[in-house]
This record gives sequence, structure tokens and C-alpha cells, in this order.
Amino acid sequence: MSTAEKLTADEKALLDKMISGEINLRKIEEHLDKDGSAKLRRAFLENQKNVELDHISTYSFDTEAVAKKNIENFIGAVQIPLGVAGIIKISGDYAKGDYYLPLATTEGALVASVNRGCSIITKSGGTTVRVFKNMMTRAPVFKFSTLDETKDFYDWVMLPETFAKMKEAADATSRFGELLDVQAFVSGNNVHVRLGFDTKDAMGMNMITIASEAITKLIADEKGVACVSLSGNMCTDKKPTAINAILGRGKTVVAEARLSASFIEETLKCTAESMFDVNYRKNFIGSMRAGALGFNAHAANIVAAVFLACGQDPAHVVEGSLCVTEMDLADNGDLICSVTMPAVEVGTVGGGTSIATQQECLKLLGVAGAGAVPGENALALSEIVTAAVLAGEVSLIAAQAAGHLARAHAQLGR
Ligand SMILES: CC(C)(COP(=O)([O-])OP(=O)([O-])OC[C@H]1O[C@@H](n2cnc3c(N)ncnc32)[C@H](O)[C@@H]1OP(=O)([O-])[O-])[C@@H](O)C(=O)NCCC(=O)NCCSC(=O)C[C@@](C)(O)CC(=O)[O-]
Ligand SMILES: NC(=O)C1=CN([C@@H]2O[C@H](COP(=O)(O)OP(=O)(O)OC[C@H]3O[C@@H](n4cnc5c(N)ncnc54)[C@H](OP(=O)(O)O)[C@@H]3O)[C@@H](O)[C@H]2O)C=CC1
Repeated sequence: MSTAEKLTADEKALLDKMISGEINLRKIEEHLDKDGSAKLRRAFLENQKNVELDHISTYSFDTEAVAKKNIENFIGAVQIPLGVAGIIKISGDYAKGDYYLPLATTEGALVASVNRGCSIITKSGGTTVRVFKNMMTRAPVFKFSTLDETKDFYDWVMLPETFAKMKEAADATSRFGELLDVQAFVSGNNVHVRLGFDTKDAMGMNMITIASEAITKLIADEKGVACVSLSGNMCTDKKPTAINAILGRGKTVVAEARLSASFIEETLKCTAESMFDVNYRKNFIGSMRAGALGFNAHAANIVAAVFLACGQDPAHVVEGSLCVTEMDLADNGDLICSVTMPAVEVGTVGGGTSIATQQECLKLLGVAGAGAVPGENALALSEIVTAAVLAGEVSLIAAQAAGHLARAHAQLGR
């Protein structure tokens, strides 16, 4: 049955007004609640495009909450299959213990692969994970007329007294956010001011954009300089950049595991030497020749799957792909594997984390909501994501070393 056939007489009258252009897609909410508005939009689209929008009408989350803070022109939901990999034993500073990883994907063989990586890592004693840096960034840009004005502003930004004033203005905008660092980058008569914040359990982009605006107001008051754009692209949000790879953004995290040669042969069907060789020629030489920013096999695959499951901003997979995967042979023949993730941008409050299905995945990981100590749940999630990436890298490199890549996808992915 089409959506139009399920409408009441009143709803049909509203649909006629939408079709005639009297009420637009957005304004239908002035007449109906969020679910009703979604139904009318689907009926309108079915009428306009001669399609059936049946499956997207099925969802179980709280529509009022979702349509208020997560989506506009709401029409329903798409479903992404969700699998689980694990257990994986993680020894982080925040994530400690055995974890089942929720992975949302449509790529057959991905969950199997991560599962295999979890299995060998856990058999080998688990992965050690450490967070080296924790700072989300926003970088407004300011323009000047002369180089002397540019230099004067640059010097002022770098003063400790200026940092103190900026911190006072920024920290007043949030109960949780804290300004940690200010760096200025000059280019001709433009100055990009890269502001770094601790955002505690939030990924933090809404929070720090508000805080950064308070800093631009302070700058306007103190220096009479107008901000050209609150984001001048040196932040850098949602674009692949060297600055994020080098200086980090969000959490900079490393996960390491030492895999024994015999487990590699038994579980991964290849040798430590062959994995070392593939990793060197593929992830290092191949990535270097390709001009890549990330030197890895498929970090983005795992970041995307965990992010979709756990309500993270999927566009931040870009930064998640800036991963360096290393594999080194130890004297006793073991393979020491690590992933270095300079920019893991995650939160356990805010954004999509409160949507019911994503909440369940965060609960499965034991990191839903605010940490007992603010920030600790987001830090734990960043360690889990990095451990999951290590599992994916180990398994895929092994599959390529064993010559199993095409076979795996032929069997599981089509
Ligand atoms: C597919 C496997 C795992 C088979 O691997 P296998 O060793 O032949 O399988 P197995 O049947 O002997 O099982 C070994 C373990 O794998 C796991 N496993 C095995 N099957 C399943 C399953 N159905 N469901 C859940 N877990 C599974 C599981 O942990 C199992 O242990 P067990 O549970 O039996 O003790 C392996 O060949 C593999 O990992 N291949 C790589 C696949 C992969 O990583 N794909 C990711 C995407 S590739 C891509 O998109 C990016 C790319 C490739 O273009 C990037 C690039 O340029 O490199
Ligand atoms: N605005 C932008 O330019 C961009 C926005 N986004 C979007 O931003 C959203 C994420 O922004 P984000 O700031 O993380 O989330 P939200 O703005 O959704 O929520 C964060 C707020 O939650 C409150 N909060 C409650 N408990 C805690 C806690 N323990 N730790 C930290 N904060 C807590 C804080 O409020 P308070 O500050 O009042 O104390 C904080 O500012 C996503 O939807 C993403 O897609 C993404 C990129 C850019």
C-alpha cells in the first residue's frame, strides 16, 4: 500500500496543499508532529517521483528528539546491517578488558576479518593502547591590509596574556570545554588561529565552534579585527590534511600487539615474514608512491563501521583514515604490529550518540554517556576504535600475504 493510501482525510488535504506548492516540505511541521510530517513528506515524494518509500518508514527511535537535534526534513531511516566482532582484549588506560565490537557495514567479509584480527590479538595477550594527545581544534581566519598589521596581530595572539583572555572567554561558553592551546599560522596578510580544546566526553565540534566564536568576539573588541570565517580550514574538519596527520586532532592514539609466529601460521594462514613484507611494500612503499596521507590498508573501513554503529559523525572517517600501520619482526620471530591514529574524533555524549540504536552499541562497549570522570568515556572509546583498527589491519594484511583477498570477498561479499 502506498503512503498516500494510508492517509486520513485531513492528511490527504494537507498532501494536496503540498502538491499544489501551498505548503513546502519543511513547513509541514507547522501542521503535524514529527512522525506525521515524515509520513506526509514520504507521501509527497512518492507522488512526485512515482516510487514506494515503504522500508524507510520503519524505525524505533524517539522521533521528536531525533528530528529536533539530528535531522531536518525527516522522512524515515535507512537500516545498515550490524555485526559483532570479538572478543578483543584491550589494555588501555581507559578501556580495560574484553570487548565485543559493534560494526555497521554492508561490506561482506569485513566483520569476519576484524573478528579474525580480534581472535589472534586476544590469543597473543591482547593489545596495549595509549592516548598521546587529546585536543579538538577549530581555526578561524583573519585578514589584514598590511604586513605590519599582520605581524602585530600574530605577535599579540602569541602573548601569554592573550591566551589567558581567550581562555576566559572560551571556557565561559561551556561547563565542560576548556581551551588548551593556541597556534597562529601566517600566509601573506592572513592569519589562521588554530584553537585546541579539551572537549571531555563530547566529540566537541558544536561546543568548540561556540567557544571559538566567543574568542573572535574578544579579538574584535580588543583588536578591532573582524573574523573572515570561523573555520578557515586549518582546523581541519572533515578534509584529509597533513596538519591533522602531523599535529593530531581529537585523540592521537596508538595500539600495539605482539603476535607469535605460530599463532600467525595457525590463525592467519601465512607467516610473520610475509606480513612484514606485505606491510612494507604495500602500506609504506605503495602509500608513499601514491602520495597518501595515511599509510594503512583499510583503517577507514573499521572507523566507518564503528562510527556508524556508535553515533559518531561519519564525515570524521576522513581523519580516521590518517593511520600509520607498522609491522616489525622481533628477534624471536614474533611480529610486532601497531597502528598510530593521529586523529580519532569521538564522543559519548552529543551528536548522534543519544539515538536509541547507537546508545545500545555504546552500552555494549560500556561507554554510553558521560564518564564518571568527565572525558573518560570518550577516551575509552578512542582506545577501542584504535584497537579495532589494529584487528582489521592485521587480518587484511594477512589475507593479502596469504593470497586470500579475492577468495574471501568472493565467498563472503557477493
Ligand atoms: C574472510 C577471512 C576472515 C577468512 O579467513 P580464514 O582464515 O580463511 O577463515 P577461517 O574459516 O579459518 O576462520 C578464521 C577466523 O576468522 C574469523 N571468521 C572467519 N569467517 C568468519 C565469519 N563468517 N564470521 C565471523 N568470523 C569469521 C573467525 O575469527 C575465525 O576463527 P574461529 O571463529 O573459526 O575460531 C580472511 O580471508 C580475511 O580476513 N580476509 C580479508 C577480508 C577483509 O579484510 N576485507 C576488508 C575489506 S577489503 C577493502 O575494502 C579494502 C582494500 C582491500 O581495497 C584495501 C586495500 O587496498 O588493501
Ligand atoms: N558546529 C560545527 O561546526 C560542527 C558540528 N558538527 C556536529 O556537532 C555535533 C557534535 O558536537 P558536540 O559539541 O560534540 O555535541 P553537542 O553539541 O551535541 O553536545 C555537546 C554538549 O554536551 C554537553 N555535555 C554534557 N555532558 C558532557 C560531558 N561529560 N562532556 C562534554 N560535554 C558534555 C556540553 O554542554 P555545555 O557546553 O553546555 O556544557 C557540550 O557542549 C555532531 O552532531 C556533529 O555532526 C560536526 C562538525 C562541525
